[in-house]
Amino acid sequence: MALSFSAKLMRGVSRCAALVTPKTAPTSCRYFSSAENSRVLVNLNDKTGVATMQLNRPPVNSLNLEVLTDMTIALDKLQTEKDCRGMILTSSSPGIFCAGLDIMEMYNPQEDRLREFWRTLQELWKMMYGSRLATIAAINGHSPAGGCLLSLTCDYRIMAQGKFTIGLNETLLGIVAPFWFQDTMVNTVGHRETERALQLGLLYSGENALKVGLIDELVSPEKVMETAEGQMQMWLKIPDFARQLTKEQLRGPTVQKLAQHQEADIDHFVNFITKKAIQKSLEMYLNMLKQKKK
Ligand SMILES: CC/C=C\C/C=C\C/C=C\C=C\CC(=O)SCCNC(=O)CCNC(=O)[C@H](O)C(C)(C)COP(=O)(O)OP(=O)(O)OC[C@H]1O[C@@H](n2cnc3c(N)ncnc32)[C@H](O)[C@@H]1OP(=O)(O)O
Repeated sequence: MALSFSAKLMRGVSRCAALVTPKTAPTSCRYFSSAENSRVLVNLNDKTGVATMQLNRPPVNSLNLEVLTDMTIALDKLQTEKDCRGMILTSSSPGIFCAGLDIMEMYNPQEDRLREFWRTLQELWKMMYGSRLATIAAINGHSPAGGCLLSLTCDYRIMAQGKFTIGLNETLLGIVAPFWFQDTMVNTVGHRETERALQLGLLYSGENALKVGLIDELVSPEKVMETAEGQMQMWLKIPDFARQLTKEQLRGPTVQKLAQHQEADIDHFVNFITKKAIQKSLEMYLNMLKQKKK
């Protein structure tokens, strides 16, 4: 019998539930996952109640089924820690926050895995967007497509200055950002800017992202984490209950919309991605990425 998503989550939690506290760690800092080969590195500072989640899948932190699953498990675990109040999402590879979804999950896919991949992304998005935690994205590098989406699920975005770009560029790959990607963008930058950005597949410079409100702050790369930590202190001055209910009122309807159409969205995604023309577009885009190096 197929396991429900939550059953799979519980299975995953029990597999990686042990908290590892390396001898060298400060006593206030608990490591949920610190092994260098973990795809997601998570630690919780018991003193501040702030967790840090680092994407750790070099070279570009592209999101495959395993990374999405690990993130979902880690977030679920943090949210059940009653003393955890905030989370900073960042990357262990300065220069790349996240290259978005792993295109290899969508290119010549096996249908079962493709379905599970999309469902896991949906679940992660719902958890992140509706999280009881105050969440801040410390965007320390490029953040296209799914990378931009992840940052948009946070309550506040700080990006590193430099040549990095951010945006929902799906149309450049010949694919279409689904309604819940669009909703997240509309809720952040408004309808008109979303129309322009998504149709053109705009990748914004940090300066332009700041102008349209896609990010909240643009700071030098070495200041990204300390700015995130400083900003988090402000968010945590607000009583959790009031902040969480306010967030729920503002974001709940958007989360509910996906929850109500989740199965149809999976069918739609699978039908769309497996079309010959879409596979051709993905192939051309992958070739373009490889050619770029030569
Ligand atoms: C009607 C609608 C109905 C339903 C909805 C239907 C469809 C919606 C479906 C999907 C939505 C998808 C959202 C996405 O996230 S798609 C992914 C988009 N991502 C990108 O466009 C980013 C591509 N990557 C880059 O631009 C660059 O890699 C970079 C700027 C992030 C980093 O540049 P670098 O120069 O530092 O690194 P590279 O040399 O380019 O890359 C190294 C290595 O990694 C490979 N790679 C890069 N990105 C990805 C990726 N997203 N997935 C898989 N692989 C990736 C790249 O090819 C290189 O590989 P090799 O070393 O050459 O093997």
